[in-house]
Amino acid sequence: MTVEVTAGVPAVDGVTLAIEVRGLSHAFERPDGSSLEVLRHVDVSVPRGRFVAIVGPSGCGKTTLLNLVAGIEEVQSGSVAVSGEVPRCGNQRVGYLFARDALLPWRTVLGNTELAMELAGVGKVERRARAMALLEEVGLAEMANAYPAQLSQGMRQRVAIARTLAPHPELVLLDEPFSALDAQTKLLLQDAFCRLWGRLGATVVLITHDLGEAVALGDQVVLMTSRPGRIKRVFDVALPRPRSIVDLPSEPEYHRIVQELWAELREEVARR
Ligand SMILES: Nc1ncnc2c1ncn2[C@@H]1O[C@H](COP(=O)(O)OP(=O)(O)OP(=O)(O)O)[C@@H](O)[C@H]1O
Repeated sequence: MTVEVTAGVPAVDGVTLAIEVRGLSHAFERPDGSSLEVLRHVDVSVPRGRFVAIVGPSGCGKTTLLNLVAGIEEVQSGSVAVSGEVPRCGNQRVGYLFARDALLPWRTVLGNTELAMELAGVGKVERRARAMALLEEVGLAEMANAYPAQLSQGMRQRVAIARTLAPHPELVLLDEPFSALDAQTKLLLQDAFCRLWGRLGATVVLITHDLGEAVALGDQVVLMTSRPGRIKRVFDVALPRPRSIVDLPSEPEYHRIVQELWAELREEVARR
C-alpha cells in the first residue's frame, strides 16, 4: 500500500481519500470521574465517492466516530482527516443527518430545505430551484408550503434528506436516518436516497443497526467490535448498481454477506 499526498489530499494506491482515520482512540469521563474507553486504535480509509456503512453492537462508539469525523467531538489521540484537512464543525461541504430530523417548526418545508444553502451563501433564485427539484425527487413538492407539524415522521425525514443534500455536500454523514420509519416508508426513502446519491456522487458514511440496509446501500460494510470499538472486518459488497432496494433480498450474494456479517456481529454482541 502506498500513501501519497497531492495538494493536501491524501491518496492510497492512487485512490483519493475523502476520510482518513489513523490510530484513533477516544474516551469519555463517567459521572464518577473514571474513564470510559470508547474507541481503540481505529484505522479507516474512505475513498472519495464511496458509500460505506458502519455496523457494530450498541454502544461500541459508532456515533462517537462519526462525531469525530464531523468535527463535533475533538480528537484526543490519533488523527482524522476529511479531504486532507482537520475536521471542522459547520463545514458546508459536509452534511450530517440524524435519526430524528431537526426541522425548524416555524419554517415551511421549502424554508427548511433551503436552510443549509442559505447558510452556505447560495443565492435566492438558485436555492429555490434546487430545493424544489429535491422536494420533487422525494415526493414532497406539493407540500412545499406546509409546516413540519403538518407532516408525518416519514415526510419530515424526507425534508431532512432534501435539506442535507441540497447544498451538494462532498461528504454525507448519516446516523441511523431510516431507523424511526415504518417498513414501507423506509424502503421508499432508502431507494430515493440511493438515486440521489448516484446523481450527486458524494461520499457517504452511514451508521445503521440494520444489516440488510448496510448491504443494500453500501459499497463496503465496516464491522466494529464491542466497546472499546475497533475495526473487526471490512466487507466488500460486489452487488451491481443501480440497485433495486426492494428486489435485492432475493439475490443470493446479498444473503451471503448479511449472514456472514451477522455471524461475526453475533460474537461481538455476546461479548458485550
Ligand atoms: N458525551 C459523552 N459523554 C459521556 N459518555 C458518552 C458521551 N457520548 C457517548 N458516550 C458513551 O460512549 C459510548 C459509545 O456511545 P456511541 O453513541 O458512540 O455508541 P454507538 O455505537 O453509536 O451506540 P448505539 O448503537 O447504541 O447508538 C456509550 O457508552 C455512551 O454512553
